[in-house]
Amino acid sequence: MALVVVCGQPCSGKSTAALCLAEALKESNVKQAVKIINETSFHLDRNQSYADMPAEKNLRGVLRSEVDRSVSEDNIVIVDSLNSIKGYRYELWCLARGAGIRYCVLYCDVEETHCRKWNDERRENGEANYDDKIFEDLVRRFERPISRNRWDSPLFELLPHKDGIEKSSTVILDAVSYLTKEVDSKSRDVKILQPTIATRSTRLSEANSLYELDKATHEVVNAIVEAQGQAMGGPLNGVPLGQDLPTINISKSVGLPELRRLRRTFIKLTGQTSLSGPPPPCDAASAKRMFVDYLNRELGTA
Ligand SMILES: Nc1ncnc2c1ncn2[C@@H]1O[C@H](COP(=O)(O)OP(=O)(O)OP(=O)(O)O)[C@@H](O)[C@H]1O
Repeated sequence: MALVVVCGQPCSGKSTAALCLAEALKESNVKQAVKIINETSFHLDRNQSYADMPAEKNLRGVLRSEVDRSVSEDNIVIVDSLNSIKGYRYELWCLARGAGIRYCVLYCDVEETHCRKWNDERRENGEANYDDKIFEDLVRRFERPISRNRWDSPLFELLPHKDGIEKSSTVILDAVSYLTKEVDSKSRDVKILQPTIATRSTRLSEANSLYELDKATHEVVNAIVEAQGQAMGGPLNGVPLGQDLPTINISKSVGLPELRRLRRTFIKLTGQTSLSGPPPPCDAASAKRMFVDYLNRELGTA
């Protein structure tokens, strides 16, 4: 019925906010079950989960799979994690769209100095905290949500340092209202991410879009294979794909089977609504841009 992505800097009050929202939803007598998905659901230690890129990617993959399994008409899923990378939030948005449910982002907007202080206090209180090096790295790489992005919208912003986190706060109550409101097709104030299948022409454009996606991702894979051949197995730094497109940055040599697997996953994530919903707005350039961002994230150093 809904997917809520909680995001924010490390130690910014995300879990507290997720719990507050869950409680407020239950108190609103929502019919659906509320489920929180986070690292602790999988008994994952935060320092191990963010120790290096492979561990972090693994964590994101575990959480994404659990979201994929959990989203349905019958529940409200809250993903309580850093969710700090915009491309990853886009992937979660795609899962919500694939399931045909509503979606929103709950952002804990806290200055990093306060997060650092709260993290230090955890240590002083003998609680598990982020190691300093990991904390600073996560702070540096945080990509703040922007409400004009589809995958960051609607955006509910909490200011935990200024206002605290209360289940009766306006922001939490606004989120509850958005998540539980009956859909009014006229006012369109609640967005359900799956319009009905309408016309033949829509289906035709879906097919075109899938074709573009397939072709564009294929071209990117070919460009990587060619560049890797020239780099003799070394890392790829700044391989250009064309004007206004991001460059390819891959830290190690990757075989064709792995590239094909990533391509399939990407197409599934972006194109999975093709049979039941609208196509992603994919011209060739945006398909390439999204795929390169995805690959740089999965295979790169950043
Ligand atoms: N408004 C606040 N004022 C003071 N301390 C706070 C506030 N909100 C949260 N904290 C403290 O910050 C710490 C982190 O809270 P919480 O676990 O909710 O954050 P988090 O963002 O989920 O952390 P993590 O990144 O580890 O998942 C807790 O120790 C809590 O006491």
